Amino acid sequence: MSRRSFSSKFVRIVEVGPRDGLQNEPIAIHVHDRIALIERLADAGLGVIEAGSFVSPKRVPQMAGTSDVLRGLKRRQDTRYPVLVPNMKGLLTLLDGPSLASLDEPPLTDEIAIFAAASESFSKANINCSISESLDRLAPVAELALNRGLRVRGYVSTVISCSYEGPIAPKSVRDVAKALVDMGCYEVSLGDTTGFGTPRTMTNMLDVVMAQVSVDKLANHDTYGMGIANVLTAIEAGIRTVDSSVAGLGGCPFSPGATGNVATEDVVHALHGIGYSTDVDLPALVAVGEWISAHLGRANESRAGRAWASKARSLADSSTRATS
Ligand SMILES: CC(C)(COP(=O)([O-])OP(=O)([O-])OC[C@H]1O[C@@H](n2cnc3c(N)ncnc32)[C@H](O)[C@@H]1OP(=O)([O-])[O-])[C@@H](O)C(=O)NCCC(=O)NCCSC(=O)C[C@@](C)(O)CC(=O)[O-]
Repeated sequence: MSRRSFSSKFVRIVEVGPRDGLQNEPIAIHVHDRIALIERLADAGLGVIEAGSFVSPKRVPQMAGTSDVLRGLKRRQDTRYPVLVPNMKGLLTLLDGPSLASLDEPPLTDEIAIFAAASESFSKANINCSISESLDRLAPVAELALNRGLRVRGYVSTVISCSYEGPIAPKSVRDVAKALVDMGCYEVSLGDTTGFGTPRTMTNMLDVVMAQVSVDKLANHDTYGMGIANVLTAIEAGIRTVDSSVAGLGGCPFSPGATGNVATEDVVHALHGIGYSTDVDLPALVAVGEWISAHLGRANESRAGRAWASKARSLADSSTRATS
């Protein structure tokens, strides 16, 4: 039986911190540190880690050097490292990567994520084209990627609301999600980019989308605020893949006010607490969240991460006192 069936108690986490997280940091972090973050996350049990993106470095300088990140990674056999690709130029850059060393080398990664939006204004702000232009642009990208043996994942942004347009009609989300599945995406991640979603608006949207797109092809990608409540709503609706970001890093630079992501530590803590498994070692993940937050000089936005770290420090202090 598939691990993702409705009754499954396994939830697959897609860790987006090294991409969605770092793309929103005020300064770009070094390729070595991006690699260290990805490798630490893999060691903590995350089986799918978005490693970067092949977008315009003028628009998102933080993601420049993604080829170097992919080349430098010590890969684990049990981990996948998808990258975001916006257009044919991005895909060709990815596919050309290995030819620098040898034509016989496999592509730098075996999975890409293509992305579109349910809001016209956000589409224009994010990728400089309308929704229908973006779908026309993505179809040959998906086709070539599939022909080259890559897995293709899709994203729909602004599934609940848009910073520019306000509420988004669920049928717009449904149409874009269906178009991405028809292009060959094995899964489409529904992104509440602004974080305005609540369990009620999430349920309304899912009802409409799930009437056309089967639940085993959907994932939940939530920005902030009501993140955990919305994740649990999606799990109740049968979704078994959740996108989240270590320490709550990130958001989208082209969605004003989208200041963070639901934290992976919070998602794992909540899911384990209600009887789901994720393969993630929570204390190890908490340590990664503390490390990257300190490294970036920012607060750790994960409530569970802060609480677990603080408890571990108190226990260590009391055992030091007891032995001294
Ligand atoms: C989509 C484009 C590329 C279109 O950008 P454009 O300006 O429409 O493209 P263009 O074809 O007119 O080219 C303009 C320049 O960009 C270059 N260019 C063109 N394509 C590429 C490429 N792939 N890689 C590198 N360079 C590229 C191209 O070569 C040219 O360079 P110039 O001649 O001016 O020197 C641009 O608007 C862009 O990069 N936007 C940034 C999109 C982005 O990364 N957004 C954040 C990620 S999405 C997100 O976070 C949401 C998500 C997925 O997490 C889900 C959710 O939470 O909602």
